[in-house]
Amino acid sequence: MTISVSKLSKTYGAQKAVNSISFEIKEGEIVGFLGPNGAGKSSTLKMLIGLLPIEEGSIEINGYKMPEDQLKIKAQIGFLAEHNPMYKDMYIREFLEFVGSIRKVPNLKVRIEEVIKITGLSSEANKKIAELSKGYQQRVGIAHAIIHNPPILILDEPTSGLDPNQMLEIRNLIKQLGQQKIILFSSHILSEVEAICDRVLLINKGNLVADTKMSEIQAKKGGLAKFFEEKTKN
Ligand SMILES: Nc1ncnc2c1ncn2[C@@H]1O[C@H](COP(=O)(O)OP(=O)(O)OP(=O)(O)O)[C@@H](O)[C@H]1O
Repeated sequence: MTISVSKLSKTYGAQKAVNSISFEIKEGEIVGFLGPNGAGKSSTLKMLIGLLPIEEGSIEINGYKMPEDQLKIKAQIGFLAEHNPMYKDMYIREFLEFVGSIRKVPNLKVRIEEVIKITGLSSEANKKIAELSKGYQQRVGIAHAIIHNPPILILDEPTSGLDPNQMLEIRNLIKQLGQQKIILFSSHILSEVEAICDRVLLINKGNLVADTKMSEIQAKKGGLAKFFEEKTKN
């Protein structure tokens, strides 16, 4: 399983939001996608999941190409949006049944119980989504993202707005899922990226300014915070 992005670009009007970025991610990696506000992270992630058309460059996932093989690519990816849209009046199982049937997941009832267990939702499983804390709602978002058991998980700001305990729990869940899946996630929380990631992709003003192993960053004085500051000061 490999994600290959080559010379990917996106322009809005006169603004180059993503400027010819290239990277590869291989099986077993948890990769943090970082950058200041407006750097081009969401635009890149949206192109990866087929929500935004590619303007220039290419995206290949396990040999499948965007946009020709979009349906096959979509089957390989689970996505958690930053403002996770959910039907909050639904019960958890009802919601997972709804999204799983859209994905045509085989043995859906069994899979629903599996994802409830994996995401640590068992104790809350009989509640409506609206009745859950933000952290548990985020778990439902992750359960939704993995219902079809995709080998790749893309998470946009998965812990934003969570309290420190919930953040830690979601962080542990991401780490656990990363044992079997490629995970690419964007975050503004550097301590979290430092705790979870094997590697960092850093984007600034649409340009990829670093693609560096976390162990290398941590060996430098000032760690990720200093690294981020230096790479994004222009
Ligand atoms: N639909 C759009 N029309 C015009 N400009 C856009 C559009 N979407 C994004 N942009 C601009 O493109 C640039 C990159 O935006 P993008 O949302 O990809 O950045 P980001 O790194 O995800 O930012 P944030 O961390 O704030 O979410 C920004 O300057 C943004 O204003």
